[in-house]
Amino acid sequence: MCEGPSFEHVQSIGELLLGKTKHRPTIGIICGSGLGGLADMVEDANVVLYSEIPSFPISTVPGHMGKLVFGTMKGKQVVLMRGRLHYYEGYPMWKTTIPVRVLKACGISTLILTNAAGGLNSDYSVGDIMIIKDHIDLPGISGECVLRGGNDERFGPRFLATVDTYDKELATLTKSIAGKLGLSDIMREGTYIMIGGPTFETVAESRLLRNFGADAVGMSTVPEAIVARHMGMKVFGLSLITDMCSLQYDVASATTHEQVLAAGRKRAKDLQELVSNLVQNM
Ligand SMILES: Nc1nc2ncn(CCNC(CO)CO)c2c(=O)[nH]1
Repeated sequence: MCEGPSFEHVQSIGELLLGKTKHRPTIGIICGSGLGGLADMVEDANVVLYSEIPSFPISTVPGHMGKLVFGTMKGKQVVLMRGRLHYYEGYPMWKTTIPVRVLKACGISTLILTNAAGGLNSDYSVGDIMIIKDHIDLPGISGECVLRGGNDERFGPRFLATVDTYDKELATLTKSIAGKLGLSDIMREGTYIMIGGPTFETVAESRLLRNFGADAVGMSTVPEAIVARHMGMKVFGLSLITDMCSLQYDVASATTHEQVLAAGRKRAKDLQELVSNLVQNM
């Protein structure tokens, strides 16, 4: 059998984690770069470090702590991932999504994905929040699909339909909540494209990605969304636009990770309000 996730191993990690907390989460939330403050909204928290979990990959990126936070958020049982795994860290694509499979084994049925992303759509501004309506899995369509390799039908089907990956009802609910929070002016809805990273895009690459129809670009999220759908979960995603990609040579500016984290800190409170109210109303 080709390398890939072991159903028995994932189930055993899930059982181990549930033995470390009294909580039984139904909603999982993955915190993007600099967006870990969401975990501060978890009440009655039980924290499990990735280093405490056998064979769990370790996040190596600044702004991505490696811990799971079980608890309640606005009365709902949740588990947050502070620190996601990225393909650019050198993990096989399937391994970057082991945490998603483990959260399913812990009982979640809905996965909320947050990320920091670069704006490709010139109507966007830094600080906007984009509801992910669809994605373009650039690594996936060029041969590095997260479901490549052996498939265990106990996880999900060999050939997955991804036409309906992102939940429309949660998108509608989020727009309504954003209106009540006075955030409508910064809300967008568009297509997220994943690049492998870790380099930020060239001008020519940004132009190519925009011409593909993408509104925002990042280096994560898509494999997690696919794996969550593979296991029959509901999926919803939000991108915080942390910088605008350079589409013209004369105004090109070099994006930095520090800039990404700083933009995350500036919008963190609004994103926390939005996500926690979404959880409350789900
Ligand atoms: N132009 C641009 N802006 C971005 N802001 C966040 N990301 C997602 C990648 N985040 C990395 C580096 O910050 C950390 O995972 C990107 C990106 O890929 N491109």
